[in-house]
Amino acid sequence: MATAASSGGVSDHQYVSVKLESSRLAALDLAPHLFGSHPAAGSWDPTKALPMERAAAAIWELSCVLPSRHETLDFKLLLKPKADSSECIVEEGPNRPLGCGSNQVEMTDAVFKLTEKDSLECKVWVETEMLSPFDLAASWKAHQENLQPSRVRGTYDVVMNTETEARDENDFASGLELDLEKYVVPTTPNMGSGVVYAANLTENPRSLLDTGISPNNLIKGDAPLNHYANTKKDVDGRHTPSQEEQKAVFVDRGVGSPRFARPTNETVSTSNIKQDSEAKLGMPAAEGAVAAAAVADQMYGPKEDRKLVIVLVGLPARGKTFTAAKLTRYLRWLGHETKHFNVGKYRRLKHGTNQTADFFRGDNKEGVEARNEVGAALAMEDMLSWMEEGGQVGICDATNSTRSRRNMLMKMAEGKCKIIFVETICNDQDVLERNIRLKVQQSPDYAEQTDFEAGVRDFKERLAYYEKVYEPVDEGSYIKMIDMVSGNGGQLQINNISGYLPGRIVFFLVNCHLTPRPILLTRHGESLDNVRGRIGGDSSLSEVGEVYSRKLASFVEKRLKSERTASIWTSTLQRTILTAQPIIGFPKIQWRALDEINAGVCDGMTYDEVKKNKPEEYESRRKDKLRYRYPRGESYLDVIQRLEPVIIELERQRAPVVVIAHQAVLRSLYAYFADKPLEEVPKIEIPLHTIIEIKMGVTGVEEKRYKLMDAVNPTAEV
Ligand SMILES: Nc1ncnc2c1ncn2[C@@H]1O[C@H](COP(=O)(O)OP(=O)(O)O)[C@@H](O)[C@H]1O
Ligand SMILES: O=P(O)(O)OC[C@H]1O[C@@](CO)(OP(=O)(O)O)[C@@H](O)[C@@H]1O
Repeated sequence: MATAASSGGVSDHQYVSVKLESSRLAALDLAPHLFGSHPAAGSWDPTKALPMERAAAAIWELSCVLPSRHETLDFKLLLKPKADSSECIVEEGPNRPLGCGSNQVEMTDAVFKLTEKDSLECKVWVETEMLSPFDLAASWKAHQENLQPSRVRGTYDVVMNTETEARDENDFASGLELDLEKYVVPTTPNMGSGVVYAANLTENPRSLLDTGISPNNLIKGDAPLNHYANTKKDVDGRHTPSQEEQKAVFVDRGVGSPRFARPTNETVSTSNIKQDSEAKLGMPAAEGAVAAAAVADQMYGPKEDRKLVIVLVGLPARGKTFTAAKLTRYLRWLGHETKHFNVGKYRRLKHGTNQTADFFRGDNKEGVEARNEVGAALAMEDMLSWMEEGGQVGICDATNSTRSRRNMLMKMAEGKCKIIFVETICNDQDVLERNIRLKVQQSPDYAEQTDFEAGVRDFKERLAYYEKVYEPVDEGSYIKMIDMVSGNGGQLQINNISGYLPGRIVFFLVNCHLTPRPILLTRHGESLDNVRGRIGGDSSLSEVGEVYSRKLASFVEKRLKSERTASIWTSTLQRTILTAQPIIGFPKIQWRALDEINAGVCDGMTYDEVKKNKPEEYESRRKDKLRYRYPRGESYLDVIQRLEPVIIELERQRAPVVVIAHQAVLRSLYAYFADKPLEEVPKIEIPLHTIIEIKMGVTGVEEKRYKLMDAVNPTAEV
């Protein structure tokens, strides 16, 4: 926690916060108090002891501000039975002295003798901080805004409870069975427990399909992942999104859009753009800060090229398709219309799936011509015509490993769009061996090869042919990803990169790696506002919600027991902090960006009240929940914008992360991992008391869901 700078001046004050933590106390029906030498603390009279306030399920707090030059003050904690406050149990040990004039946090235990045989140990933090009058004023303002005394000061941004506390007998009911598989429930249809090979989800070659070539070939070629693995990992029923379904919503971010009309003789303002674009052009307005760039572009012309082509470069099995798919998902989630064109898919459609290594020989003239035809002429042409129709970012996924091939692509793009080469280089032989085996397992090229090792040999032969003619990129604008597998020791080399979107792409790629780790997403336990049907707010947990928090702690303990480290992320709202509270042994980090969608003037209302008292708002939201922005609040698009740093950090982390957040926030995060079109985000089901495990690994993203208990969720969806 940031400490206030102390001037030591006469006008400084001393802020004191005493916190006591115990998971047993509530069940014992004892209320903690503080008494001490100062008359304000009862002059050692237990009947005048000051009650501590409950700040969270197992935390009590008392805070006050003292003049800096107070005399040394001694105090002790005591417990009073709620039923009969005349009796009390004073903590064992010496008095606690409270000096003045320093910033410090002290942690000691308090021991209360409940009976001869039973004593209760509680953790106690005493925090003192010197405050200037400005701090005090800011503190008071925050207090008034939040009406949460415990959050004025004294809540750490990062906290950690390290010791396992003896679980209350009553907690037994909230424990979990050892076998977590018992809690597994089915996942959503298009993100199951297996992974679809990324190339299969790329654009269907329209130039080939239009020319009458039978799509049967394609269907046959696009066999499911893992045809060598046993069939329990089948992808039957998994849905391959059509082009229409994959269409992302277009959000202008100042990279320019031909559909973004320049108003004539009008004062340019964000709201003008919003109305103009929405009413006349049928497209969403730019969001937040990004709108500023769009406005500037309208007035002065775009600073950078309107359209971007990312051309992948690299030998086979270097992670080109993987990287292209990941980048496509990220850009679409941010609202950029992006398409992934996989040249392998074109080749398979035009020349079949059974080409041997010979087809890829550098001195096989026919093979080279055939590959140039599908790679450059067809895939690139399809991409350029799509861009003319309004596409923003095209990704050309092929080896593009010779300078002549890249020159051809550059010529085709001249005057139409900007090209950036992304070259993937891997020098780690073990990684390469694994990649080769994965490719033979996944690629439709080997779907009919029944002898796995023969497939590996053929693929290695193909690779050797490519190596002979490979020319690393040293022309144009490029990003070289070198050994970016473990997130440790790899590097990115960039040349001639400028502009908003290329900058974002660099930042995204520099944070990506392949270390397998789970990300656990869950909503907070049922809150009091959930029970009342109120949206937003900052209420604490219902009893059912508290039970979930304990079950979740037990789940996390079991699920992550073999992990060396992990972290727990919450929002800054009580319901997530309280849900995380029983989890022990992992650092907890509060993110403001994880706070629930801001419902602005509707915060605290029920959906029925919004319908009755603000019918126009209700109707506008119903019509377009994705773009609708609550007056003085946020839209889903706003939420996605502010979650971008969270996504980047989740990509960057190498240890597991448990994210305890809210419905709208989790819909937005989940949409990124599950590659859901933005239009679907506000409808995604994120039930209470359910954990969505996202497994990030070498084959992509997989999902598993655990339902720990039932929940009534009156505030679900209207
Ligand atoms: N930057 C990278 N460097 C090395 N291997 C990677 C990288 N990114 C992903 N991979 C791994 O490479 C495997 C094969 O990737 P793929 O994209 O099919 O290769 P390519 O398209 O280059 O033939 C992926 O399953 C993934 O595990
Ligand atoms: O976008 P809708 O469907 O209204 O969902 C968001 C709403 O979900 C709620 C519950 O109704 O979130 P939360 O998970 O924080 O309880 C509201 O606070 C929030 O306004």
